[in-house]
Amino acid sequence: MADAVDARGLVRTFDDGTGVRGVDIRVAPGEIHALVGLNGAGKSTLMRLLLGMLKPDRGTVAIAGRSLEGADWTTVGHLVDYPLAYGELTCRQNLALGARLHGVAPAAIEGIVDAAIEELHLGQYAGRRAGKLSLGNKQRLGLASALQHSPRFIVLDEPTNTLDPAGVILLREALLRRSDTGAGVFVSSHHLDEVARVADRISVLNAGRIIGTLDPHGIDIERSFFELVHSDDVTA
Ligand SMILES: Nc1ncnc2c1ncn2[C@@H]1O[C@H](COP(=O)(O)OP(=O)(O)OP(=O)(O)O)[C@@H](O)[C@H]1O
Repeated sequence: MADAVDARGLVRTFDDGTGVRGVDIRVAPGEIHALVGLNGAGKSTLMRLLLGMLKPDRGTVAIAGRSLEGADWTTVGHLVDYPLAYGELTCRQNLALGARLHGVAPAAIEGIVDAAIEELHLGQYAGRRAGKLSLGNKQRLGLASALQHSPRFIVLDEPTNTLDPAGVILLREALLRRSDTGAGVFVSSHHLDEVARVADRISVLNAGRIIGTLDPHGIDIERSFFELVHSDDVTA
């Protein structure tokens, strides 16, 4: 089976010289692959390149074996930058719209939306306008929308931002459920302990390059992270 994503030689630099500077990334079906790095390392840029939100200067991206132009976007779920929700629509209406945009058959939408509301514990907010939600609940809504259509490739940029501890656990369980059924997950985070709980593989991005991996079962993952980054900075 083709990788959920297979990106090779990705380069995208900005005027100030920062960006992504030659990255290979693969996410296998059923794998949770985490990306960690300091602020400005290029994590969001890499995720945007994988999703075709940004054009690379060089390199290729294949989703489930198909180029970005030919990819089946109904099988992709993502939350990058900020949760996309229409403030005037309720949670339920936003989710129904998201499901439609992801190609869910009309007859299946109500059931899928109910399940998404249940999974992210959004029940008491289902009828509330998205514009009136707290930041954390808006994030839950964005995650529900990214995950509800059972995508085979999931990209989440710092998804635990603004989530409370209960939301972090709900997200963890949701991602493990998706990977158990064969979805490939690519997720960035600053929370090394949280990442270590779910990830099969952790890649470290520094100054736009992958400089190594961390063992999710390692004893002092934070220390290993800083050692890797420091030695890369010194070499550079
Ligand atoms: N559209 C853009 N135009 C110019 N520079 C950009 C653009 N997008 C990102 N950058 C720059 O690229 C670098 C990497 O940014 P990016 O947002 O990818 O980092 P990050 O690892 O996601 O950081 P953080 O952890 O703070 O979210 C930064 O120096 C940023 O200013």
